[in-house]
Amino acid sequence: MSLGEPVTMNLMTIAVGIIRNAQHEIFIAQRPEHTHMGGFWEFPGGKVEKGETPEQALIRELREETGIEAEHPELLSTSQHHFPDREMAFYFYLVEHWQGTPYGNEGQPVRWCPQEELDASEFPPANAAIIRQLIAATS
Ligand SMILES: Nc1nc2c([nH]c(=O)n2[C@@H]2O[C@H](COP(=O)(O)OP(=O)(O)OP(=O)(O)O)[C@@H](O)[C@H]2O)c(=O)[nH]1
Ligand SMILES: [Mg+2]
Repeated sequence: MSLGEPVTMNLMTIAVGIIRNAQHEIFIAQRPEHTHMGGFWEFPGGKVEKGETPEQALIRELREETGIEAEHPELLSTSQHHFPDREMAFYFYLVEHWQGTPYGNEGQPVRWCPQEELDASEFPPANAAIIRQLIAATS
C-alpha cells in the first residue's frame, strides 16, 4: 500500500489458544478445505468480535470449537501478519487450565501433538514464529 491510496484491507484480530496438557501435548485441529488456509492445522480460535476483548473471544471460541471452558489463559505473544488478501493481528494464548475435555465440536479432525513435534509447515504461515518459540522452549 502506498501513501495516497485508500485503505482497502480490513484488519482482523484473531485470538488463538495453545491448549497444552500435563504431558506437554498440544491440541490442534485441521481447518476445513473450503476455508481460508483450508487443510492446514491450527490452534483453535477465531475472530475477535466487536465489543469483545481478545481474552473473551478466546474463551468463546474455545467453547464453540472444542467444548472446553478455558481458565486463566496466559498471553504468550502477539503478532501481525499480512496475507495477500487480508491483514491479521494474532493474540496467542497458552491454555493449561480448563473444564471439560476438548474435542472437535464442529466435526473438524483434531489431535494431540507433542510440543516438540509441532511442524510449522503444517500450519498457516502466520504461525511460524509462535511454533519456533514453542519448539525452542522444549530443547
Ligand atoms: N484459529 C486459528 N486461525 C488461524 C491460525 N493461523 C492462522 O493464520 N489463522 C487464520 O486466522 C483466521 C481465523 O479465523 P477462523 O476461521 O478460526 O475464525 P472463526 O473461528 O471466527 O470462524 P468464522 O469466520 O467461520 O466465524 C483465519 O483466516 C485463519 O486462516 C491458527 O492457528 N488458529
Ligand atoms: Mg476458528
